[in-house]
Amino acid sequence: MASAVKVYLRTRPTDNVQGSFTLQPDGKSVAIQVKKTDKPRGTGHINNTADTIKFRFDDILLDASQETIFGTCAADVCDNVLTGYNGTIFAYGQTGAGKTYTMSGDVSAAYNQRGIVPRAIHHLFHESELRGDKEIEVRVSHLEIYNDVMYDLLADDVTQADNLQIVDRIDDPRFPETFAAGTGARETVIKGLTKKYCANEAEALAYFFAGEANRATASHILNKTSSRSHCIFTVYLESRGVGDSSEKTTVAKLNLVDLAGSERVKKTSVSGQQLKEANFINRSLTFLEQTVNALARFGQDNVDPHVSARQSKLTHILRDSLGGNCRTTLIACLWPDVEHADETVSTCRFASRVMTLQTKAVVNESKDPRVIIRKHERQIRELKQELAMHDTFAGKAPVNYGEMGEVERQELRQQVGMFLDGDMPVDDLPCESLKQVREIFRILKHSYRGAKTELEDALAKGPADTAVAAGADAAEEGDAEGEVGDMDAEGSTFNVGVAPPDFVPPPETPAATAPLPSAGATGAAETMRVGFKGTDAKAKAAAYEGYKAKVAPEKAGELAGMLADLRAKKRELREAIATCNAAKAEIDAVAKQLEETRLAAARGAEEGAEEGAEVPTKPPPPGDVDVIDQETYDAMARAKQRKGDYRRAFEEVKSLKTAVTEMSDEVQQFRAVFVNEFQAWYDKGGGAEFRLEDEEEDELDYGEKFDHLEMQLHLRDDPESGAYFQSKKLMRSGKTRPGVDKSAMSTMRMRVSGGTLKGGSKKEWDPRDTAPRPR
Ligand SMILES: Nc1ncnc2c1ncn2[C@@H]1O[C@H](COP(=O)(O)OP(=O)(O)OP(=O)(O)O)[C@@H](O)[C@H]1O
Repeated sequence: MASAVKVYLRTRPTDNVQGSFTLQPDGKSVAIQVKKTDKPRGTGHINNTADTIKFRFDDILLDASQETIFGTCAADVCDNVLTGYNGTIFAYGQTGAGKTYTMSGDVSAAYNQRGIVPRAIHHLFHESELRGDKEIEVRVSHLEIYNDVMYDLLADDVTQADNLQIVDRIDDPRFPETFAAGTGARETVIKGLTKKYCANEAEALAYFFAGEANRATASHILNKTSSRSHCIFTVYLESRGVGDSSEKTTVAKLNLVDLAGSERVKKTSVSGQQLKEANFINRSLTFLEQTVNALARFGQDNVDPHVSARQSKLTHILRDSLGGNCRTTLIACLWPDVEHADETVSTCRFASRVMTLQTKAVVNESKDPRVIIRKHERQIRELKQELAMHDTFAGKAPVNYGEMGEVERQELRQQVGMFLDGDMPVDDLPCESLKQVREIFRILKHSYRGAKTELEDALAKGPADTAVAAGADAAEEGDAEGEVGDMDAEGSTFNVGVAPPDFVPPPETPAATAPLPSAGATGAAETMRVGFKGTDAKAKAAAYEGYKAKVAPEKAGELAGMLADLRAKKRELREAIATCNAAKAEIDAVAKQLEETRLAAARGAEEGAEEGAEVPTKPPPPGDVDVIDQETYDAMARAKQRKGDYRRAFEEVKSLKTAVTEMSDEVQQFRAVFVNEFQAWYDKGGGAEFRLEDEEEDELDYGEKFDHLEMQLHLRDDPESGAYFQSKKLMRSGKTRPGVDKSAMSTMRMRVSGGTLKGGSKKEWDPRDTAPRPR
């Protein structure tokens, strides 16, 4: 069904309105006073025409908050995207009018200053979580059009310019991600554009910020951080009903467009590279205006022979949003200063023309081999869940059939560490899945390798050196006991020792077979406890400790109590087994003694027969010995008593074994739930508040400390802000996924070395710098 493009007007705060801009009583119209000398050129008017121009829009938002803007202009579009309609929200207006503020917000200011993009990301994730009947996968892309050249802001090499291609297609099943298959609708896609999968809100935000940091900006008279490019951040949603067995999948995308601002170069006084950029910006906006005019005049099948949407990258890409399969909203940003009245009128003219456009949005459903593959991947996930459920119903402890998480690995390392230290019996090591057993072997293997290397080094040094080295280490650390390479009391064997404190088994790759470095040993349990590597691993380990201590201390205490009870029960079991075995050994000994007595008696009888007595054919059984001596009698009585002991001990062992199994299952289940809860909390941005308590505090740079404090404050004000700040932290930590690593960041910074980075570190634009932008 055809629907009109919605148009909203937003003004930025200004002191210098002086009656040049008046909101009309209906709240949706505005009157703009234009000084006769300020009339825009080319309008055909002369000085004696009316000097008040009126425009009407869907709504006019004067100095509105970011929240109001999102609620009025964007929330509906996002909801439509969730039901399968494509959506576009774009900001248009003169330079400095607040387009970037509207779309991205002020990332360096307070949380409530965030713009439409972060809010839309939150809305989409939050709503899809609430709509439990749908499974939704999210991908994002970030495109920049700079001087009419496209750049992929999420590519590994963002400076690469010629690898993107705009393709128009109709019902082509080779591109299922965003296409309304079978509807005959036309769609424009960008081949080669990176689309990143996002597991959660924080990842999507991090990709957005990563792209923003790469965007070209520069400083001029009207705006300190003026965008020099058009940017399109797109969120792709693929959803299907939970339990729906068909390959029918709904796909939709949300384009969030921040256009570069039109600028009168006389006002901005730019020169050199900036002047070139301004010319490109103005030209592309003129093409946009022409395309809008042509579409307004001729409808979707624009037949104007002089105007083609393909004449610029921007119009080509926005073609669907302006007259195709999309629900579109324009936010016209105004700077209603009397000084900018002519730009205000131009913007309003453009906006009212856009208001006449009609789009035809349809719900996009796709049936495609690639979707089927994704469906099978989902089925595998579901089967793993089924298996886990089956285990639960069968009374087995939950088993992780998927990839082992870092938290689980850490727990395992702790347990192996305790086992190596002799604090945990081998039976307590978990072995519910093959994955777990392999991981344990891997840990042991690398621990052994580390020890072996130490030993070889020590032997290579020779006995004297070894003794000296051991003595020096002992003096340094105050305790050389248990060190790798130490001789035991007899001097004939070596203590295996423990792995170095920073030991982490590397992944199972050929490189992983390299020996581990050595260091002073302090105990395997401790070694395993600190066995995380990488910034996030440390943060996660710290977060886990913090979570146990401060967020869920009761549950953590309960888990610790359950583990202590389990250990005590296992001790009881070991003692009962020992009692049982001792009784059995005694019974066996008595039986042996009786047998020997019987055989001796038989031998005596045989010798008597040789002297004339009757010879029995077989030796008599023990009970048939007519006369037994006192010693044999005592032994038989003891055996009888020990048999009773043995039976009782055996029963005790049986019932203790059952109790241990049950308790062990309970512990595993409790722990799995606990770790899952921690994971969910951590994914939502929890954990940052414990960052400073991490022993790696010294490694935090100033920015990270600032992030931490900022996070604490914002979490207090708004508990939903976790993902937003988590994503900023991801960006700052330079994690490769999502976003970019630190080395890539420096490439990006170099890339915009001629300007200022928005959202990143600033480098003032030097107007004398006329060198081409290093792409
Ligand atoms: N509604 C608003 N409330 C508060 N500050 C605003 C508002 N709109 C804009 N600003 C501020 O005005 C300045 C210019 O805004 P912004 O960079 O968003 O303009 P722009 O339209 O994107 O400009 P350009 O086209 O040059 O990139 C920024 O410092 C921004 O924070």
